[in-house]
Amino acid sequence: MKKLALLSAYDKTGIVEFAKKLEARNFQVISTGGTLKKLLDNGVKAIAVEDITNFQEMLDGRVKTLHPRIHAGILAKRDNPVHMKQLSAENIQPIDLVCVNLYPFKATIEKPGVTDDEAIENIDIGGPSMLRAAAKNSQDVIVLTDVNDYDDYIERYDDNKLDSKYHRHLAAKAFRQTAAYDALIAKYLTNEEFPDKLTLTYEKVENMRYGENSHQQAAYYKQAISEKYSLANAKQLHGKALSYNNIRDADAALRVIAEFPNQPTVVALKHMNPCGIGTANNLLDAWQEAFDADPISIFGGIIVLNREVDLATAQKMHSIFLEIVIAPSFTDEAYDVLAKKKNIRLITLSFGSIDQNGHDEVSVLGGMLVQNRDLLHEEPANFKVVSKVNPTADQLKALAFGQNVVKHVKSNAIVVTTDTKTLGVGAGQMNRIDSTKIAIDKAQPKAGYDKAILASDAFFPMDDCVEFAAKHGIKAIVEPGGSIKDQASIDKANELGIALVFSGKRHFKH
Ligand SMILES: NC(=O)c1ncn([C@@H]2O[C@H](COP(=O)(O)O)[C@@H](O)[C@H]2O)c1NC=O
Repeated sequence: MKKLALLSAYDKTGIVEFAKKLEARNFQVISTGGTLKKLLDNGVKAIAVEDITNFQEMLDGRVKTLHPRIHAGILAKRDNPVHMKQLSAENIQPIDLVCVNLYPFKATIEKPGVTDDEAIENIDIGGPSMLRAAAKNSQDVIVLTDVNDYDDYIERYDDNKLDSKYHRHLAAKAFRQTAAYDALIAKYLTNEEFPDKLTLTYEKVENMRYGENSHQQAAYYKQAISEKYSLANAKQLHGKALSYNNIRDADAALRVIAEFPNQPTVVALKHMNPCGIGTANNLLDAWQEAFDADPISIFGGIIVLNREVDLATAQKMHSIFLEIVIAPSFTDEAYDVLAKKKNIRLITLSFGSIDQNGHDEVSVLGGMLVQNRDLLHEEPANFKVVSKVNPTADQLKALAFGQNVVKHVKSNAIVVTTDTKTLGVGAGQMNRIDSTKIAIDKAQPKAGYDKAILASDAFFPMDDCVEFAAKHGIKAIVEPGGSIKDQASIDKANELGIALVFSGKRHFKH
């Protein structure tokens, strides 16, 4: 007797060829409405699901394969005599292969202007039920849900390589498929921020050569429905594939530059911290500022620019070694100059704002922390002057610039900036005074230090940072405030005659 294969495919790519190959291997194909029509039109001698169920498809296709004669055929354990006796008592034939791909729920909800009705109708019920049934009974049944697996199955069939490992692999793939499908539906229905069961859906972009270090394995995944402003939507024009560390750094740089959409801006970043940020009226000047901020650290850095890269800027960048350059576009001449280096990665990306509804996840041993993003953009209007000396208008602008930079620097974070560029970045020290010393030490020799301000991502636990900064020529400081020793810092600012401003908001980045 012929074996039964049930084919029910929304995406009908390759389905006719596959069905013909099954027929040639002594399968009788059973199929649902649209799939059946396609198969019959193309010469496959398929039979309708209704011929098995003796029950007409109903409710606009909501019920087609949801029938005991189908599910018993899939679920019966072939080595269980009771199951097999029950099947034959009902005259039900076992179904040995289930090939299903689902209604396009994701593509439907991504369509602009999609209605709720359309979305709901694109929730597949019968398909996942068959996939799950076949996957549960994978020791006896082959379950295929990916168009790309058809040929592999046929090859294995011919080579007699349909071992239990392969059956299990397909079963796991089917369960992952239905789990991911359901997760998207649940998110669509409520988009709860912190649901009791966190079911995130990510799709593999690629396996990576290695992870953070060469002895670590890694892969890159993107959100099933990825945020618009994201590296996942970037286009690589030149250079070898991004590494694990490249992706993290590039992502960090994209977050920084999103603070400065209104002016040509260049962010240079190394090891997750900005080493130079410049904003100016044109990209070339912005590049020069970012470069001058730290001409040593920028070597091998990640550069993000928020305007089209022109020839002059490209020539400057070309003169040093850079890992990655990301911009909205490159002029042809700029591209030609930069692409002379084989290894530099050139990437284009449409700039935009960071998704306000997005979340950041970080794994901990045995768990994960989820939070919404620190998208608080600092403005002078948020600040409260707590010293006797008032900051000048330029200093206020610089204090806001500094706060918007320091929030992207690893804590304890201190930056010294003007109102357009960073001069010194003190990142990731275990105490605040060390970060202060590093930032000032880097900034002091630079042009513009006479106008520099200092910004801190969190409050000063004592007055030592204010004292150190003031004694090294800093005239205005911004910090969130909130320490029980705030008054000591205020007194020190007053004693040394500088401006101290509280922003009221901490910007830790661990
Ligand atoms: N309702 C059912 O019993 C049912 N059985 C299979 N489907 C889906 O119907 C689609 C194929 O339909 P058609 O062959 O009519 O084009 C597949 O995506 C399959 O997953 C169903 N549709 C939705 O639930």
